[in-house]
Amino acid sequence: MKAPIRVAVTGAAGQIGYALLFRIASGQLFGKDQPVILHLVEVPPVMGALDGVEMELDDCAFPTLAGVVKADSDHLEDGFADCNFVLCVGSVPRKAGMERGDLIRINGPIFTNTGKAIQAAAAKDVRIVVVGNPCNTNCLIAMANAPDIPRDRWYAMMMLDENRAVSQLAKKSGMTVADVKNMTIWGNHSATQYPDFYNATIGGKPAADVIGDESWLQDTFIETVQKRGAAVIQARGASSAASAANACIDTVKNIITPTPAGESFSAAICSDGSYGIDEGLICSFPLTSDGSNWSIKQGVKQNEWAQAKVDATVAELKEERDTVKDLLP
Ligand SMILES: NC(=O)C1=CN([C@@H]2O[C@H](COP(=O)(O)OP(=O)(O)OC[C@H]3O[C@@H](n4cnc5c(N)ncnc54)[C@H](O)[C@@H]3O)[C@@H](O)[C@H]2O)C=CC1
Ligand SMILES: O=C([O-])CC(=O)C(=O)O
Repeated sequence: MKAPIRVAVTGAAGQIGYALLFRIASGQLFGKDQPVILHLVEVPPVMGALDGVEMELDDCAFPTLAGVVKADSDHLEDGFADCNFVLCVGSVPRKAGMERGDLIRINGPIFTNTGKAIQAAAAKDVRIVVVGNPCNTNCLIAMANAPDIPRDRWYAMMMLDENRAVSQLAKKSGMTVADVKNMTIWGNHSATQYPDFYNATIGGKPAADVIGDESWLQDTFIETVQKRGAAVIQARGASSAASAANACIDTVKNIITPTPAGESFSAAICSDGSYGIDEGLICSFPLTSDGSNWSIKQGVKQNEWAQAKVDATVAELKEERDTVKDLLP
């Protein structure tokens, strides 16, 4: 029997939490032979609802669920104790008419204590995925407040953007989602993100050749992906939850699974200065994993039009960093 993996989920009784926990507990993330102990973290007024979530987890009788720990956000160290993964979902979602960056002064402060508590209590091999928005800058805040944790353990989620882009390309080309590869999102999880269709392939051929409509790619495709979160909020009256939970599962799977040769996945990690992007920014790149550590895929070329898109999203990340400089020790 394998030793259990401990996974903390903050905001565990929220929309995304509810869509995420049951998939992790059922073995869909780490496998059917890997026991998991879930650490559920919520704000004090929501602990009653969290009891209900725990009851439902019990009622699923998942063989892979080896335990549940609950903690409130006044006792974060209990919540993160010995955790191998911390999935930071807990935060306020935006409403219609807002940009994700508008949440920065509401949600940013949550991540100072989160970083400190992860450093104090989590397992030595901890890896952290930040989902709560604006996720890149929240990740930066948590990382800066946990200086003893190696910087390559921090991720902000970009996989929902990548999945959205893959799906749009598959639909437009009449091919399957499995045919679309290397659909990198560069930069910020915001309306400035750059979905890099020029370097994506469909059925092994350049996506732009297969689609054969560059103006659709440059305008409609990019805007659809950049504004998809807002479109879901408009339609559903609440932000993406099941697809966000799915993207969180995909992110962790991409981190712990060696990336197939020639492929890559998108996540925002602490820039090492690759592609001239400021060292220390939490920026999305094309990544590969060896099953435990990531590398930034090198040698990806951008034309002048695409480079301007990358520059714009990186500029926004720098502005966000400046906005929260009081939260960065
Ligand atoms: N990176 C991405 O691709 C995506 C990010 N998001 C973001 O994820 C976040 C969560 O979204 P939802 O689950 O829909 O929101 P929700 O409001 O349904 O759930 C959030 C939960 O977090 C809890 N919470 C708030 N502050 C907390 C704290 N300090 N510690 C622990 N828990 C806390 C709340 O009590 C609530 O139960 C939002 O910021 C949203 O914008 C959503 C979709 C995609
Ligand atoms: O758009 C939002 O506010 C929620 C989110 O991050 C997404 O759906 O990508």
